[in-house]
Amino acid sequence: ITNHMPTEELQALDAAHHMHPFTDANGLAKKGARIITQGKGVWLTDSRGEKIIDGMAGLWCVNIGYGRPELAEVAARQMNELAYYNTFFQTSHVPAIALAAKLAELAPGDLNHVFFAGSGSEANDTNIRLVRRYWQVKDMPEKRVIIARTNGYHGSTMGGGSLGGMSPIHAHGGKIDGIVHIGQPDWWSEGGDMTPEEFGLMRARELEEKILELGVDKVAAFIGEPIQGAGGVIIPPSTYWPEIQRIVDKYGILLIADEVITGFGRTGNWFGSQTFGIRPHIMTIAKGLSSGYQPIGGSIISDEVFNVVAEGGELYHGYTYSGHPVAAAVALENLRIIEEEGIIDHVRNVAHPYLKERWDALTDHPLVGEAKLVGLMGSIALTPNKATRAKFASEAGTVGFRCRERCFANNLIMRHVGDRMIIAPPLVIKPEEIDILITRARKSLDECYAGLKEDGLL
Ligand SMILES: Cc1ncc(COP(=O)(O)O)c(CNc2cccc(C(=O)O)c2)c1O
Repeated sequence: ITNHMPTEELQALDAAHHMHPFTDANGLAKKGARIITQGKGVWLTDSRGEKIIDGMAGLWCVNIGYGRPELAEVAARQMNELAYYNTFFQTSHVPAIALAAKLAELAPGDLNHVFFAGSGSEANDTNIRLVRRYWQVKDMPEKRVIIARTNGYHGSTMGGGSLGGMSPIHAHGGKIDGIVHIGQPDWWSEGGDMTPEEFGLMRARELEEKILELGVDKVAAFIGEPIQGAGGVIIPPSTYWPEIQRIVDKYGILLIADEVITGFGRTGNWFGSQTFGIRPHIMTIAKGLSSGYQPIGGSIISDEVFNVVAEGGELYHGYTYSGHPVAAAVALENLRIIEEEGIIDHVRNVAHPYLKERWDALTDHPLVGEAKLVGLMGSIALTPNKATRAKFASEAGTVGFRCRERCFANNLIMRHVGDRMIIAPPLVIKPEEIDILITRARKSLDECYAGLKEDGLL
């Protein structure tokens, strides 16, 4: 089985043996998966030779772009030298040490300790156990509830999936105890007649209400994405995070910033916490940490949380691949490239301004009610009525799905979440590539609009 096999044969074998994540298997089997064979920069090639511009950087993760040989070389060298060893038995190795030290240097404030995992979900599972252990060592074992947001996304493990606030995920397999959700700062869909600023304050104050309802002696932590990603790139009103921070400080609960998407340059700084002035005790990282070239995640932990947990002796937690040497070595090389090639400056000074002008201009399209962009993660809200921010008559997500299908047909990858379209391209995207992305996005919106008209949905 190789890239050169006929696509139909690859699709048949895929359908026969490969169970896909978040996929309707029978639907895909009828259609056949699109087989991606190569990547270079912001471009993907599929098995039929089509050139696709990847507006989603894989899954929000390929920050330095595809096809950088330096990472393959580092992986091969490390694999030949020490392909694997663990850090359980009082042992360590240079890749884990060097990556942890680099992350401590890059992370803001006193976030100086790193617990590694193989994914963002696993890192959030670590965080659940960490914050509960922290209060246990401080002799407050009852302080174990974690407050999160509706429509937040924190992964697919039982812990990560429970921290997430997506009820369809909870419906498939359940939710663990001790996790509660408050409203999300999604002004477009839920702000009604309030100004964004008023709405942001209201949503943030739900945290104080929930703490008082539960009792501050029961609440261990609050977790939030600086910008909700999988929830639809929900950029909170300016009043939201300062109020969250005030409440966290007032009641002395721990703050976890989930930076799996917003980390490593995505918002125009190393971390989203810096963009929004958030002071977390723990940051969840993955995705852009390695630009997806190797599976790796982790938790960057403050001195204070680390020292308290360390007082308690051994923490009974860890994964076989925690700090995997090849993944760590590749992640370190990824960070070197981000730093030495000034990729975050490129986001802030070139790509974001160039894209923002063209992204905002999409609001002149009849379907587009709102366009938002922070760094290189953005969304447009599709609506039949911009003034009232109305939802479509068709089931939520139908219009988004149809628009996404047009994008794919036009060899542009964009994500839809409900009736919102999302972009998060590789951070190295150039102005001329942004022009191509916008041209294909506009064409897809026009085709989607025409289709809705033809089908009497608009
Ligand atoms: C904020 C956040 N936290 C944790 C995770 C879990 O990471 P892992 O997947 O590595 O376990 C994520 C992952 N986010 C994610 C993963 C897969 C698909 C999509 C999508 O938007 O389609 C988003 C995420 O976005």
